[in-house]
Amino acid sequence: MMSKRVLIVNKTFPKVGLDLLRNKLQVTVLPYLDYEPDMLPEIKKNIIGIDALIWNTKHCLTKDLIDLAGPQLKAVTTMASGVDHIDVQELAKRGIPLGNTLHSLDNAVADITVCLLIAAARGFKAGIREIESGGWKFGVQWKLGQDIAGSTVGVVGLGGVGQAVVRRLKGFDVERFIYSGRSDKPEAKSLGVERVPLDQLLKESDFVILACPLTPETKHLINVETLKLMKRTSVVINIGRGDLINQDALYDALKEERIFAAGLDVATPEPLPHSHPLVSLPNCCIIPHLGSATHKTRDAMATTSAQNILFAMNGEKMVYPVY
Ligand SMILES: O=C(O)[C@H](O)CO
Repeated sequence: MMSKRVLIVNKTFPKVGLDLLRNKLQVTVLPYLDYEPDMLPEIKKNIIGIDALIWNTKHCLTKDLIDLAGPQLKAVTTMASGVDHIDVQELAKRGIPLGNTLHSLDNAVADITVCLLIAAARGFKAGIREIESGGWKFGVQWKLGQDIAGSTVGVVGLGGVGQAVVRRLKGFDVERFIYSGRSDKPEAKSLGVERVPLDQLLKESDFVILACPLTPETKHLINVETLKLMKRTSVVINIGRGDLINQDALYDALKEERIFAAGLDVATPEPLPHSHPLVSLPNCCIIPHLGSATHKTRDAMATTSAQNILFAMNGEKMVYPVY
């Protein structure tokens, strides 16, 4: 296998993953980051003739790039759970195994979800702004937020992250957990989560947590119409992908206080320009895609993606195959 070549698209790929790969494959690390203008031209130059790809970039792995790589391409993995930036059908059609790092990041992303939920529900952003502008007041009716105890929490997408969020929130005396998604989740019963249609979830939830993948079906799942179903007091949290939400519609709903608040770890585009209207809103708490950003989790993700490649190159099943 030592003659085979893997291309890692991202200069910050963790050492633990590199060490695993360097034992077995010739490794090229593209010395660029997504926002550097040379990234895409360098991908195009370096992808030619490659046997395996670690696609750790927001650029899309398109049919054209797969063609450019050539027919010897035998394995592709992301260092993420989302594969919305990959032409999955094209890889599947060609029988090229595709992997992701699915459950390596469940706990870290669930932690961030709970942080955002509390931050949005309790008005951290508005409060911090008041401190920074010298406007800190006090009064029994000042900056009142929403309680988690006694609430209904609706999770859209009860995968690994959604389940880890429910496990955490159980300690907060939530009254009822509901979820919606493509299929029944066997884990739901033991977690005490009831499956309901999306419309019902949006109507009944105090907290709506988006933890599903971005697909053509889930794009703009939160939009002008679905926002109308939500309670005035509800809080929406997005830890999936920015495009799960129509951001113009969200802006209007938050500005007009038709819902209480939003907590976003993801946005469209990323990085979100600081001049974006959502950034101006005191009830929209945005953090810069920190979900899986911990030392241990990023190392685990690098290990999983390296293993995905090594297993596939050996003709074995990837750790987390996408199909
Ligand atoms: O898709 C994922 O895994 C995350 O968004 C990466 O942080």
